[in-house]
Amino acid sequence: MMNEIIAVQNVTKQFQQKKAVNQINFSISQGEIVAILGPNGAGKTTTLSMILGLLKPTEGEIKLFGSDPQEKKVRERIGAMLQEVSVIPGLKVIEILELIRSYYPSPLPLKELVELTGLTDGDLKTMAEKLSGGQKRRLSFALAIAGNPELILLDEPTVGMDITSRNRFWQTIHAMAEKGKTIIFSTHYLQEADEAAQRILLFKDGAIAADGTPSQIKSNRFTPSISFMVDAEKSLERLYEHPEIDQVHRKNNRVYLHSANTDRLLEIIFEEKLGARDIQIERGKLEDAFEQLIGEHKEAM
Ligand SMILES: Nc1ncnc2c1ncn2[C@@H]1O[C@H](COP(=O)(O)OP(=O)(O)OP(=O)(O)O)[C@@H](O)[C@H]1O
Repeated sequence: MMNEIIAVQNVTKQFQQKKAVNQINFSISQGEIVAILGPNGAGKTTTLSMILGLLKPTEGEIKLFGSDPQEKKVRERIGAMLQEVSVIPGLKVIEILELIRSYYPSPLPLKELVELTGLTDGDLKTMAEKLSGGQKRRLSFALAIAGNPELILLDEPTVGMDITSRNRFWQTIHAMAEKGKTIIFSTHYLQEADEAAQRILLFKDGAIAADGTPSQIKSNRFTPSISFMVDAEKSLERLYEHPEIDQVHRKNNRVYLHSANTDRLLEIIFEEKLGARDIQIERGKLEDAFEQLIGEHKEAM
């Protein structure tokens, strides 16, 4: 049995009228890299905040290392990078790093911290408030791992990073997972979840719509689709009258139809005289699975 790091049991978070998270359950083992993927408002940040002990579940229970997330001995074992990067004004980057390292019983050596995060000597001597957005993210990542945590939570970590920083970041994350660290991160980017995570928790309306490896999510949820180009002003109203079509969505000028019966889809496309061009039968892509599960992007796109 793998070592269980996070246990989330029947957790709900209610804000006034709004159920941000509704009866979620999952467990994460040591060394896993897990992506929390979902559209805006799906409950990703709320879930991460509850795992961190910053918010209390309205119902249900969360255990980290078998204990309450708010216990000091638990907090020393976790590191977090949140969306808002706030830095202590009036201090140089190196002073902030040393300060945060001093809070932990066995912090990472400064040299290692600098190497892992790509902070330069120049960055270290800079006043933190003068850093660029991307440099601030790097500092924020350095602060998250300063205490050499066993569990690392990252809320949309790569927003604002350039390609080089992003690649370095994921290399560091993978190296840490190989050393037995457990990583959980949220993202809107399907491709990032597919490439960086071994497991995806797909959130939709505060619930978990799918939980599996990227390839499981692709294969289990995929129903074949046909796509074609069509003039932007062409109405697709009539397609909704065909019960054989599970889903219709339009992205730029390309229309995607989903159905188990692609032969019938082809007949419908010609019967309806849509002026379809460049017809393609699509293979399973994470993006398709995601859109089907999330059930968005109908006509609106
Ligand atoms: N403090 C709060 N008070 C009231 N409603 C809240 C609060 N925090 C979050 N919500 C609501 O709960 C829902 C889930 O929000 P959450 O921030 O967890 O989503 P998210 O998946 O992280 O979205 P995003 O990708 O936009 O960051 C949203 O509808 C949001 O408006």
